[in-house]
Amino acid sequence: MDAGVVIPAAGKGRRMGGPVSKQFLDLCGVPVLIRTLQVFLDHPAVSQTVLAVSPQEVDYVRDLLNRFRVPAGKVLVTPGGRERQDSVREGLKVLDREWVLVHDAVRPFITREQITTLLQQAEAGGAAVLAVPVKDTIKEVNSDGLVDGTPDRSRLWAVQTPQAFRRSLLVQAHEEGERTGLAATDDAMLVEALGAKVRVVEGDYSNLKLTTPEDMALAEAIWKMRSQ
Ligand SMILES: Nc1ccn([C@@H]2O[C@H](COP(=O)(O)OP(=O)(O)OP(=O)(O)O)[C@@H](O)[C@H]2O)c(=O)n1
Ligand SMILES: C[C@](O)(CO)[C@H](O)COP(=O)(O)O
Repeated sequence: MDAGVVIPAAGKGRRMGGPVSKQFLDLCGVPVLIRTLQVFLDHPAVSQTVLAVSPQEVDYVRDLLNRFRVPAGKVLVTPGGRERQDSVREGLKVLDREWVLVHDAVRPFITREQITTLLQQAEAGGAAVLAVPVKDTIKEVNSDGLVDGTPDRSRLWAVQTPQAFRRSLLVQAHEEGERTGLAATDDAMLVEALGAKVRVVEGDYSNLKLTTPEDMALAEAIWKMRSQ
């Protein structure tokens, strides 16, 4: 299989806070973005890598790639957009492989094996996402802060990235989402809106999305645990 990956890395990290966008924060000596990127650069099935970054950070990212000896030409850097969905759409414009992975820059704990399994599942049905069963009870809460309902937890999964798709399906989903104004928090939501089936592949809880400050402490602990 010959795949490409779009890594949305144009966020501002508002929930993380601080002066540095979280994708550039140091994780045990290496920026989060570089750690995430390296897993895909080392994967035999991934032959094209696209980073969608904030327009103001394109030069900074290119310098970062040089400093961490990412071979010139191995990574395409393109300006992202206002929302994550827009950044992924911009990345798709410069990616031309038949199969596409979309992976958050701020999920540095993805593994080669998970990427391989996900691509195999996507190849079987057109779309696949990594996810884990939720551990907490989830409640629907109304604007008054009152519980509206408690969905059956056995049917609830916390979806992660990578998400893998046949490129033509994902492009169609993004085009339709843009046409209808669907604001999607993940790419699978756009594909579901087309009526396409999305396969869930069980990942693991360490595939953390670095979002709020305590996640950095968790990330250091996970990194150290894995390095033992
Ligand atoms: N306009 C945007 C917004 C987000 N992202 C990327 O999408 C991934 C997941 O988004 P999230 O964790 O929400 O990052 P931020 O938007 O930066 O966080 P926040 O919502 O706290 O500002 C991150 O790698 C982020 O850089 C992006 O490429 N373009
Ligand atoms: C795509 C995602 O990581 C799946 O869980 C998540 O929806 C991204 O949300 P964010 O608010 O853009 O971080």
